[in-house]
Amino acid sequence: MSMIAAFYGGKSILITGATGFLGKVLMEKLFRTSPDLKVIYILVRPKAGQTLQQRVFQILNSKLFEKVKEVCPNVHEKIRAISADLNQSDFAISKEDMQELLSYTNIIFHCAATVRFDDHLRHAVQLNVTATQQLLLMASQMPKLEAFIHISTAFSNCNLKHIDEVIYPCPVEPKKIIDSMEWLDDAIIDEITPKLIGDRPNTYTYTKALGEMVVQQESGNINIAIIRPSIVGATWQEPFPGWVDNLNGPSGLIIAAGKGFLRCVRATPMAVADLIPADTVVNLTLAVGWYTAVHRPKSVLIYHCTSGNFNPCNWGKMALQVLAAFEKIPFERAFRRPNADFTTNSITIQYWNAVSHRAPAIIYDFYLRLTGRKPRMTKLMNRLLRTVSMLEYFINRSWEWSTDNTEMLMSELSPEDQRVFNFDVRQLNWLEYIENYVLGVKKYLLKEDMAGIPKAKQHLKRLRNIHYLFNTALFLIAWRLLIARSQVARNVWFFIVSFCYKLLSYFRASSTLKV
Ligand SMILES: CCCCCCCCCCCCCCCCCCCCCCCC(=O)SCCNC(=O)CCNC(=O)[C@H](O)C(C)(C)COP(=O)(O)OP(=O)(O)OC[C@H]1O[C@@H](n2cnc3c(N)ncnc32)[C@H](O)[C@@H]1OP(=O)(O)O
Ligand SMILES: NC(=O)C1=CN([C@@H]2O[C@H](COP(=O)(O)OP(=O)(O)OC[C@H]3O[C@@H](n4cnc5c(N)ncnc54)[C@H](OP(=O)(O)O)[C@@H]3O)[C@@H](O)[C@H]2O)C=CC1
Repeated sequence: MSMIAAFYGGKSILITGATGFLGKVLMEKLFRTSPDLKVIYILVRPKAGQTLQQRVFQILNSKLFEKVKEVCPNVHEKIRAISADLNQSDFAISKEDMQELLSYTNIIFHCAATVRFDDHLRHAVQLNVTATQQLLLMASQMPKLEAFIHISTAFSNCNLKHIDEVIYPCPVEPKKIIDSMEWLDDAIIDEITPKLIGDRPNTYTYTKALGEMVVQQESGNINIAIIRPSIVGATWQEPFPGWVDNLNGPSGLIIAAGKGFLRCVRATPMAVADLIPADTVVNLTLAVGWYTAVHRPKSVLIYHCTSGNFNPCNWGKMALQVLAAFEKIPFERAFRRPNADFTTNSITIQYWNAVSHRAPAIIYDFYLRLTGRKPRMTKLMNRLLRTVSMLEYFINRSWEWSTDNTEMLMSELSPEDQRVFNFDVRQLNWLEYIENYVLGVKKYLLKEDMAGIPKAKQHLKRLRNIHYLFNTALFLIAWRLLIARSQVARNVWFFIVSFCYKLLSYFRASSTLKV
């Protein structure tokens, strides 16, 4: 019997960010392994014209929750969606709901965050820092609370090369930042943002670091732990391989590469691709929840959830594996054939961006205009290149994360818990994982049918032929122009033609002799 699964039985659990990528996988695992849990409270905001109930209904009816419905048929009765906006004071939770949360919550998993790299500092602070502070204040008023698990990121200290499982202070106190965001206007915030974030690449990593500081400062008597996952990717094993539902991290780039839009990036092939599957993060999170509540460590423990030091894979190798997967599982209606050139040279990347990205987009838009359609490819390409430029920081560097706490926890688990809540990425086979990832992107993000694979393969063959034809035509035109202008080129041309002619005559003569 799994001790961790038993621990969550009968518990009232509060999850923020339950509608997000990680939150959904967390909720799914909890229901599947501890169907006798009492209730999961989720803080949800109405969004995109959907009510709370519609959002919950959509989640429960997704493929991700198919297994849960078998083990826990009354799952819809065990989810209690609470209307909340983490940007508002008291999260805009009604008095009755707040009273219920304060009275019954046993465990909190705080996943909500803005993960946009370019978010305005005011908004990023509001969600990643102030909301964390408010949630801790709520937590301090919960008499039955046993553990508070905060999800941060392994990149909160990406300005360092070696990162220990400790909280590194930022120069300006989070409280001062929170206060200043209340009265500074947007223009001034824009001006001071680069100075505040310092050598971090974006507001996301900076505010996640501030969030950790707040957790440490406001922990009081609460049993708190922090999880720092690296780049969260599709699921590895559970509830099934390859599940993914948003474009963050590598998923968007896999689409862009598979559809042939993105063929070259500024990336360091030898840099470690620290991907971690979503189900691995969730398994560690649940194990940490159990450990923190049962063992009540004296200080806030931090757990790195990374793959680099257990089972490293670099970007170069990963790109090859992604390309190999595209051969087997091509995406439909690709714009060009998938390719992956990595370069670290600024001039080379500018050249490739012009030749491989912008020029085909302009040509395609020209074709759309000619056929009376609205051009769109250049705009799409510009947005894609902007997105890629935001991710470049992370594909050109390697980090070392120490994992003492994570390893300690692994050794504390019973063999059964190590199996049910497996977070040992040494067992991960990257080739298999990447293939399932690409399959998952095709099925769950692009919603493409597997029956269309032969047609997609044929389309790629056609693109290859067009590519050869285009290159040959381009070569002949260039050569014809050169011959017209240069005597040397003319001589080379006559030499090649007469050489070919002689070769042909030789073969013809030798075949006549044999007969
Ligand atoms: C040569 C080819 C190379 C490929 C070879 C094959 C693949 C090889 C393997 C994988 C390649 C390398 C992958 C590297 C990935 C590295 C990621 C590193 C991230 C680590 C960060 C730390 C982890 C965390 O803690 S946070 C979680 C991660 N957060 C994010 O990923 C958020 C990033 N996104 C943003 O911040 C925004 O989306 C932004 C700023 C990039 C763009 O914002 P914008 O306002 O312009 O609009 P959006 O509406 O958000 O999107 C615009 C447009 O882009 C599409 N899109 C969004 N995200 C991605 C993405 N990650 N990749 C590609 N495309 C993306 C989106 O759908 C929109 O498209 P439209 O068609 O215009 O609607
Ligand atoms: N994905 C990754 O690669 C990594 C993620 N992490 C961390 O993991 C956690 C989860 O990330 P992930 O699931 O990928 O992110 P998502 O963007 O998928 O999910 C974010 C969640 O936060 C919720 N949220 C955002 N703003 C508000 C608000 N104002 N009020 C209520 N809820 C809100 C979203 O709700 P809604 O659906 O309404 O938008 C959503 O449920 C984050 O803390 C992130 O920093 C760490 C490392 C890597």
